[in-house]
Amino acid sequence: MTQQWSAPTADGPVHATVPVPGSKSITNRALVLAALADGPSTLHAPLRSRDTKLMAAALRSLGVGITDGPDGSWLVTPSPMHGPAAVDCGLAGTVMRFLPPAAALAVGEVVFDGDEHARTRPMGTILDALRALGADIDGEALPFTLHGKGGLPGGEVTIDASASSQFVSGLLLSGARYESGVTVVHDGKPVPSLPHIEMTVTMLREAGVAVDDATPNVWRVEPGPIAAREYAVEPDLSNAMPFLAAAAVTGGEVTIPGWPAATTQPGAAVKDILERFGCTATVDARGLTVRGPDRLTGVDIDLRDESELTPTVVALAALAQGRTHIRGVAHIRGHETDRIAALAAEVNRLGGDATETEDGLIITPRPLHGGVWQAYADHRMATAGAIIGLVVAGVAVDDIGSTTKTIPDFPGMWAAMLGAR
Ligand SMILES: O=C(O)C1=C[C@@H](OP(=O)(O)O)[C@@H](O)[C@H](O)C1
Ligand SMILES: C=C(OP(=O)(O)O)C(=O)O
Repeated sequence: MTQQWSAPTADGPVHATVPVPGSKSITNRALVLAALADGPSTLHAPLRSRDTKLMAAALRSLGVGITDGPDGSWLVTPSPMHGPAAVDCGLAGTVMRFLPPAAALAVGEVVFDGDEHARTRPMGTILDALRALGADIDGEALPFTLHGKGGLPGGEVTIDASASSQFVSGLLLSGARYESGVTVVHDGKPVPSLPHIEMTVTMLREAGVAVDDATPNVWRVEPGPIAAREYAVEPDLSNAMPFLAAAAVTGGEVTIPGWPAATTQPGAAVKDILERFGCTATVDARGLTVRGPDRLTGVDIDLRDESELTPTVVALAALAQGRTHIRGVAHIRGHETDRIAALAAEVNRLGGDATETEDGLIITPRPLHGGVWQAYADHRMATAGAIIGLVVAGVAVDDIGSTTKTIPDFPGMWAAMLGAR
């Protein structure tokens, strides 16, 4: 059941320090790599939210040992994977795209399904790729059934990854365990969210896997063991953005502690993006501190590389002075919902002026009024509504529970941030 939530308005500039939970993208990659590794691994400070708990549950159902360490860590003990198993992908792109390539190494039948919205997310590309690499799968989208044979020949496959970088990442993460490794060749419009593929490549190399990514749009993973490791999960920089946006839209100051000096997370771009909107941003020993200006200025911005930030950028744009043009994110129509359509509809519902383009949105600020902001079961739609609600009275978000996808307690964190003035 969905839970409507009255977004609190800020009674002045927001001043707070907000520790954010671990990265979804790093946690779910680490879980898969640890499950396929040559010994037990530990994930320190993993994200424990719906997406990562679903990944852990799915791996457990295939026979992998995942237990809680005393300090919130996860201890992962690999074991030969087997069915029968039923995997609930929820609405998690990382589960539905990263797990089938791993489950192809299992013996037995594995049935995959997910939320209603998940059944419409693009999956055909990765299922066809796995079939080309030797897997036996019935279906083109969720739900589908994989008949595991205990291994996969692997080899070279050409795919069109323009709908999601996760097709590439999924194949690379398990590819070292295929008999011939894997070579993924992309042929199509540009691959979105490329830094997320670089994150995959980096984490594979850190686990001792040989990866050649020297040629654009070609990735080669050599067959071989994946080393067991200690994983230190960084804070989720994309999930930091709504809290930093609270400083941006109220002229306040928010610090995110533990901001990594170097990272593969595309969310690192939030610093530059907020500066372009007119904020000042500093990284020092305290973390990343963002100070909001008197008035945000609209931006012309290509978000192809960090497309998951689009809903938050739209919330800022709706409250800025001057037009914002967001480009390069056509594929986010296949994210948790059609985000281009959803963002335009919700900004306009509150009296704003947002127009869909083929690959993004144009937002012309107008005074907004209260109303019920629909989240479409999408965590980042929900947090975008919360940002607007800070400065527009009477905004409610229809499904704040959707935020548990990647943040265990968003309403609690938001309240603590506002209480800290
Ligand atoms: O690999 C990952 O962890 C992700 C890749 C991106 O997906 P797309 O390439 O589908 O945008 C990103 O938007 C998503 O939130 C997480
Ligand atoms: C696109 C996103 O998620 P997913 O991993 O489900 O694709 C997101 O978190 O913005």
